[in-house]
Amino acid sequence: MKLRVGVLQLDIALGDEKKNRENIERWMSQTYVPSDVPTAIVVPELWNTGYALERATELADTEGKRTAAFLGNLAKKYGVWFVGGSVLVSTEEGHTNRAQAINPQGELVAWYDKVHLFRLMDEDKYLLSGKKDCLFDLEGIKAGCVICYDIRFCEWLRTYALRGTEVLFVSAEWPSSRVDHWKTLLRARAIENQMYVVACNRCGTTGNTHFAGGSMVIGPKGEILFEGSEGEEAGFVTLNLKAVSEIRKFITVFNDRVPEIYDTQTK
Ligand SMILES: O=C(O)CCC(=O)C(=O)O
Repeated sequence: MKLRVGVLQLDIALGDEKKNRENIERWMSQTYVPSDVPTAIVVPELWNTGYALERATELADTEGKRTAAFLGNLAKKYGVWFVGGSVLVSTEEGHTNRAQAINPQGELVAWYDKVHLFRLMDEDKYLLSGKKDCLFDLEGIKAGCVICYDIRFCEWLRTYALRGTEVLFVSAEWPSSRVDHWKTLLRARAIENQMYVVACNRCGTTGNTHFAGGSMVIGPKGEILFEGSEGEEAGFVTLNLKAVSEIRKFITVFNDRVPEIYDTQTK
């Protein structure tokens, strides 16, 4: 089974959804989509508004419907999946940072509210954290998605791997000042969980914060298949899912875990 993945590493205009949509449309108009391999496109975290969290009431998308319709139309037009790429959403309980998975028929297949809120960006003041993971079937491939700061929590991503995830999608707004953490953590998550990691970061500057770009596609043995530069760009890689089952058979970490001991050490 093969999957072509594309990371759209884009800049984000703060609070300007129209401009950010036009940018995605422009990049998609230049995207080649093969007919023999399914394609999944990832866009950055909070791509519609950036971190304009103090304007959440004005800017948030009600239940993510506006975004699902926008990405759904693009998915149908180009025959691709959109995975991740979170937006600011309003729900009955409050605001969340939500990623969506949309299939080439334009249907919303799954969604994920960021579980680990990032205090340095005041997410805990404005947002509610998600309460569940996001695993879904992508053309027969076990896929999952998380958002940015979530990658620091190896125990969270381990639960994805234990449930069979083969390709993990990550959307982020990760600053340049910690880009070495970004690259190291993504690679570690791929190696320890023996899965593909497809990670899209934003680039550009908002206020005093510069964002690193450096989007990554990493194989299940930790091999770097794509590494973005600092500016806007689209990177494409074709993944061969056989690599996941092969490494899982060769180094049998999932059979060799001893969880009953781990539990006793934390009590
Ligand atoms: O963990 C980090 O250093 C960056 C996280 C982040 O920027 C975010 O979750 O938005």
